[in-house]
Amino acid sequence: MSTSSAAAAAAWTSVSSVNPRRSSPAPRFPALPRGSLPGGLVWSSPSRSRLPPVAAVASAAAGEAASRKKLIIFDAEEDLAASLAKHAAALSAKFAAERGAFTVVLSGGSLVKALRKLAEPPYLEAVDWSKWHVFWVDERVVPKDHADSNYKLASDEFLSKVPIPASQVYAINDALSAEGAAEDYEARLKQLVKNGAIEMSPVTEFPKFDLMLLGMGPDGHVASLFPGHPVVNENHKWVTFVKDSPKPPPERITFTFPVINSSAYIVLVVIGAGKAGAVHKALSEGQSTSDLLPVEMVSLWDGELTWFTDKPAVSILSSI
Ligand SMILES: O=C(O)[C@H](O)[C@@H](O)[C@H](O)[C@H](O)COP(=O)(O)O
Repeated sequence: MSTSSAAAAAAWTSVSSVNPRRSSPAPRFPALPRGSLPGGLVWSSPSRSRLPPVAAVASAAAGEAASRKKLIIFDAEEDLAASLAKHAAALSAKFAAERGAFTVVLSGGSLVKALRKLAEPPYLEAVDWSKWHVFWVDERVVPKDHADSNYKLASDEFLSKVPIPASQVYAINDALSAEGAAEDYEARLKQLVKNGAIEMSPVTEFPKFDLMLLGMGPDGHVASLFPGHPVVNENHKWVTFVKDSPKPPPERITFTFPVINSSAYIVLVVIGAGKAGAVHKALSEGQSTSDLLPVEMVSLWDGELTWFTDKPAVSILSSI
């Protein structure tokens, strides 16, 4: 290790997993300098985290005063799923108490399986599921019972196991074209803003969802916002569509960045070595603003963004 990286490493406090079942050594990131993470992320101890059990935590105030970022690296997917359930349940209780509703936005992909512990004790009984309103940050334009449907995935893996009222699960209208489904979904969101189920951000004047659960593709896409696609720059619509997604199936609807970035809380679940390149780019300093990956455009105005990762996903960071 060079002198400068040794000095930088001293600024990072690695912490052991607080999961009593495990006694694995604390992860070490000896050459990950403090300044290499955007927003000056620094490691913090688990006692400062509201999200135990964790393997390691980094947190920081991001650019805007009220925006916060955290990076959590889990020893195992099992720990990640346990912490995700705890985090979602805590936010559910907070928002149910504060405003009598909890708006949760799902994506597709591996994230959905990571929600499984919410459908188990103690959360199954403890969570007030009647307050949940469930949306999709993106959906494939296929019938709801199609194998590619994000609704079907969430329904099979999670929603069918918890008592959320069916009227509060907002699937897309699968009888419409991609364009029609996006317009229809946006119109339904506007109605739900009017009746108070969804909040509006007073800062951005876009809807402010309580918790958005995102995945990231190996190319750095989030939702159905793919690198280089013009819809990443959409700044007027709430919901838009693509007909040429590089990840099949090609036709999708997706929330736009102004909506994503108005959220109160985002959890970005990024696991596996296949994501390491995009994680490295996203969490490295000195990015030009012209070639940002979509994941790098996730930047909350007034909220908390937490990366839930594992060691393979940060493997390039740890071997710099
Ligand atoms: O409908 C979709 O395709 C998803 O919403 C997409 O944005 C997904 O979240 C990422 O591709 C990550 O998926 P994995 O976690 O399965 O890699």
